[in-house]
Amino acid sequence: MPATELVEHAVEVTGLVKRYGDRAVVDGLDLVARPGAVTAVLGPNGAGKTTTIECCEGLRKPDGGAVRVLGLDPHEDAAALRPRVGVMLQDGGLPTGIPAAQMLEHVARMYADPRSLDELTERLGLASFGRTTVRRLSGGQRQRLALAAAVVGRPQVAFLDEPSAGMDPQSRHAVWDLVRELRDEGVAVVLTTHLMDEAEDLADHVVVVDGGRVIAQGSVRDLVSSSDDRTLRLDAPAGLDVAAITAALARPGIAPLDVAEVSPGAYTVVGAVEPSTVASLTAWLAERGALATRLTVGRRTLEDVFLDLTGRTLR
Ligand SMILES: Nc1ncnc2c1ncn2[C@@H]1O[C@H](COP(=O)(O)OP(=O)(O)OP(=O)(O)O)[C@@H](O)[C@H]1O
Repeated sequence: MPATELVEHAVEVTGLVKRYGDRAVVDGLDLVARPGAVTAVLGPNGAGKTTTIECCEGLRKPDGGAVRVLGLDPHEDAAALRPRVGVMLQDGGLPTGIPAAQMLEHVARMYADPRSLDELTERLGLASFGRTTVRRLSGGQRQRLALAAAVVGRPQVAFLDEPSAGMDPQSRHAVWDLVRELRDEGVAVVLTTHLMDEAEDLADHVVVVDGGRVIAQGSVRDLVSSSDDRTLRLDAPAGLDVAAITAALARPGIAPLDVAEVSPGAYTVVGAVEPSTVASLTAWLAERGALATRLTVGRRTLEDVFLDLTGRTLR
C-alpha cells in the first residue's frame, strides 16, 4: 500500500532548525502538506524557503527538529523516497552537457511507469529545443525542462522551487495547468514562489515564512479575509503629502488609515475605508488641483497581506 494512504500529511516538518555557523536560517519551522493539495511557501529573499525545501528533499541535513516525507526520513530513507518524490531545484540542477530531450529520456528510464515523453514535451513546449544541450538553453527553457524531469516519474510528492521564475506568460500558464493536474491526481505539490498571483491561483494552503519561521498560514481566503480592512488604490501626481492625507481622512474614534505612496504617483490607503473616505480624499485632491487618474477600492490581496506581514524593507 502506498505510504500516502497511511499518512494524512505527505510532508510533515516539525520544529526544523538549520544553522550556518552560529546563525539559524531556519529556526523552529513547522509545515505540513497534504496529498492532492498545492502548498505554497512564500517569504522574502533569504527567509529560509529553499533551505526548508532542501531539508525535505534530503539535500540538507537538519540541525534540529524532524522532517517526514511520506512518513519516511528524507536522509535515511533516501533510496525508498527517490522514485516517489519529484524535485525541481531553483538553479535547475540538471546535467548540462547533453541535449535536452536525451536528458529527459535518461531521467524517464529511471522510473517504473514514467509519463509519456511525447505528452510532456508537447504540453511544456520542449520540442523546439530538444536537440540543444542543457547548458545552452534559455533560463525559461531550462526551467520547463527541470519541471518535466521533476514530474516524469509520476511522483507522489513534488517539490517545486520557484517553478515559473523567469518564464514567459505562455509557459507560466502551461506550468500552472500541469500543477493543477498533479494536484487533481492526488500529488502533494509543495512550491515556493514570489509571485502572489501564482499563489492566489494555485495554492490550497499558503505558508508565509520570515526569519526562518512560519509567521502566517492558511488558505488564501483565510489570509486575505482575516481583517475587515479594505485597500483604496489611487493614481495621482507623485509626491503628495501622505501625512496631510492621513490627517484629512481621520475620523474620531476610528484607527487612522495607513496612507502610503508605494511607487511614484501610486498610493494606497489601507484600513476601514468608507464612502466618506473616498469623498474626503477626492475633496482633498480637488482643493489642490490634483487629478486622480484612477481610484479603486477592493478587498485586500495576498500581496497586501504579505507586505503587511513581512514589511517593505528590502532583504
Ligand atoms: N550554504 C550556505 N552557507 C551559508 N549560508 C547559507 C547557505 N545556504 C543558504 N544560506 C543562507 O540562508 C538564508 C536562507 O536562504 P534560503 O535560500 O533558504 O532563502 P529563500 O527563502 O529560499 O530565499 P530566496 O527567496 O532568495 O530564494 C540566506 O540568508 C542564505 O544566505
